[in-house]
Amino acid sequence: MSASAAVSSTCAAASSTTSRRSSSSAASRVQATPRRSLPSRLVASRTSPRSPVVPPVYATASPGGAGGTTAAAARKKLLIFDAEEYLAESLAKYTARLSGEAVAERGAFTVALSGGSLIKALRKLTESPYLEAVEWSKWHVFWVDERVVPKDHADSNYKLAMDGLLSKVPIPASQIYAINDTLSAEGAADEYETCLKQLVNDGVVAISEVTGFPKLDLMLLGMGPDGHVGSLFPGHPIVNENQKWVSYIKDSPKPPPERITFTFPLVNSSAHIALVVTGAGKAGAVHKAFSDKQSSSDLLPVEMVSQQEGVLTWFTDKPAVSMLSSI
Ligand SMILES: O=C1O[C@H](COP(=O)(O)O)[C@@H](O)[C@H](O)[C@H]1O
Repeated sequence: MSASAAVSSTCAAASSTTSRRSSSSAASRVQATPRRSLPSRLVASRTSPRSPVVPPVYATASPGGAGGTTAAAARKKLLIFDAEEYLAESLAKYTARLSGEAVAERGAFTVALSGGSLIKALRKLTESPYLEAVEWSKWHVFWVDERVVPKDHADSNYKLAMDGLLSKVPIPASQIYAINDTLSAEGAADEYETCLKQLVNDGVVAISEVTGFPKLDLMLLGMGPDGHVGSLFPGHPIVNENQKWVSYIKDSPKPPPERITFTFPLVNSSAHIALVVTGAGKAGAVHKAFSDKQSSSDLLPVEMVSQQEGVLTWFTDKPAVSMLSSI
């Protein structure tokens, strides 16, 4: 299946489809600081699922520093892999497991993709055994954020995902919800939120009883070197949006400037969030995310990823955690 062969829905098309069914890099703002010790409750290992020496890395972590002995902390995990290859294998297994659980429970799997390095990290899903075993026909795919450019533009997160993942797996095109690239940023964000509302009405997307926002089964996040997630950038007022499900910016510090993005209330209502962070360029932001907080006023966006229910799992490699000294 080629990318061009797959015709995906815009949000507008998604609404009619569901009716039918009726049934770089911004300059880092994180200063390089000396390696620091992790809180003692963080249990870490340096190995990988394929390590001949020791079992997989499973660390119980509390991003955000102090106060991590609560139930909330128990729902946050840090996985550290010796190599990105092992991370990719584990991420595929994790995603396939969550897909299977959601399909068994609700008959559908709702998943949101970010752009950037995440897509390459998902590559193992296009290979055996996942290619055959995953119930792709039950997937409903959204974008955490998207650049307001044509879908065939080099900056398009849709194009990135289509080329690297979606064109290689048999997800019905009508269940791939691209933004409407003919609209302004504001119009595209509004339409995407309308699309989500339609899918909530149709019973495809669940609603969190805790927050009242949509509860996707899996939110797949990357993180920029400046600690941004989706298109939620440090210091931008959009990080404080607490009403809208989907919003937009026209002044992104990382090009291209116009983007739409899920807001924090929506991100944080997900049943599962995977934060996929690799490379030494992210070490400063990871260091800050795992440091003790003096106040909540200077939080990086990545530090604002926090569910009231649900599980947050960090998938990292050794360079990304290289400033955490106790691992
Ligand atoms: O601009 C973006 O950047 C982030 C991070 O990208 P990465 O290549 O550093 O992993 C990405 O998660 C987001 O979706 C994208 O629009």
